[in-house]
Amino acid sequence: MITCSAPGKVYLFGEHAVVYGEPAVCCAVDIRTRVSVAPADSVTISSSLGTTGIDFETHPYVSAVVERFREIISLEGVSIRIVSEIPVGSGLGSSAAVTIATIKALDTLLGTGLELDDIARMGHEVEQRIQGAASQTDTYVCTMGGVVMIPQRKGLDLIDCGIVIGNTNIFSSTKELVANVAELNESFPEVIGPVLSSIGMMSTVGEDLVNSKDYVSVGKLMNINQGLLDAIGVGCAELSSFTYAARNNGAYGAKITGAGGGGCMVAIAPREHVDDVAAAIAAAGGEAVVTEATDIGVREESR
Ligand SMILES: Nc1ncnc2c1ncn2[C@@H]1O[C@H](COP(=O)(O)OP(=O)(O)OP(=O)(O)O)[C@@H](O)[C@H]1O
Ligand SMILES: C[C@@](O)(CCO)CC(=O)[O-]
Ligand SMILES: [Mg+2]
Repeated sequence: MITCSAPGKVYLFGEHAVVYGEPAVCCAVDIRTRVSVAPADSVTISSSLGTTGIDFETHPYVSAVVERFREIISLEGVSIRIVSEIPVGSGLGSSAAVTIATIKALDTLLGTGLELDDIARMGHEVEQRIQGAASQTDTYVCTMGGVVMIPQRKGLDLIDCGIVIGNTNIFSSTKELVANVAELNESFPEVIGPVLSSIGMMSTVGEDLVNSKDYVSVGKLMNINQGLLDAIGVGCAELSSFTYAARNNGAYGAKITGAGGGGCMVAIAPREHVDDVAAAIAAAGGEAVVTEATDIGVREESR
């Protein structure tokens, strides 16, 4: 049996706008999905969502990965078991992590010799197939780890402060949220276009601030980015309440991460304040997790 893992991620800036070609800055976090594979006569996929064969209802991403491998190598059966610390449908890149960890595990089992760039590319193709429109961000950062700027694929300095995640525990489908933004953009292109460009500008301005570890300024930009995400309709009352709770309790800045509409928000904070920020999010009704950035992307854990 071979086990591979891949990290989740938070966006410092740029989700949604990145689907329209704007830049984004995304950071891998130390919360992982583990996928174990073993030879078998038929395909079995088992996770917290259930046990299935190839099944595009329950396991669309993993099923698409298996089909993709069948295009390059003979693959009759395989047993795939998923254990994840990343909440499903939460803005932390659960779909990218399960996709990338499955690709790496199958590559290792089948000896297809994929390089990291190939894994990221295949992961992006799978996200595009299942999600409709998908940027390369989640699959790239989850493959490489660290902090990356997209579309340049440029590595920035690892975030060296506390990261607190607040989960609304409201399931959100990235596919639906991306489609909602597309609809709003079609209805009001003159209004939404400039908002998306302004979101992109956060990354352009934020890049040097991340590299110089100026987290006070990064936090201010995250707060502006949050206002613009609200403007394009991907916020909700709980996400707003948790971001204010975080900001009022020592965070540098706080915003939605990922698709929004539910799911999670992220705050960056001095390490000495992370417990206060987490307690404030919990008091506002959220599930708070204190984490850190990680430069460990997809990797083999055991065989
Ligand atoms: N542990 C898991 N086991 C099996 N499938 C999973 C798992 N985690 C995520 N998935 C798949 O990913 C889907 C959720 O992906 P989606 O892109 O909507 O949310 P997300 O990736 O958590 O958030 P975001 O894309 O905003 O970061 C689930 O419906 C499921 O198909
Ligand atoms: C909402 C979005 O920008 C981020 C989802 O984590 C979608 C994407 O980039 O594919
Ligand atoms: Mg996703």
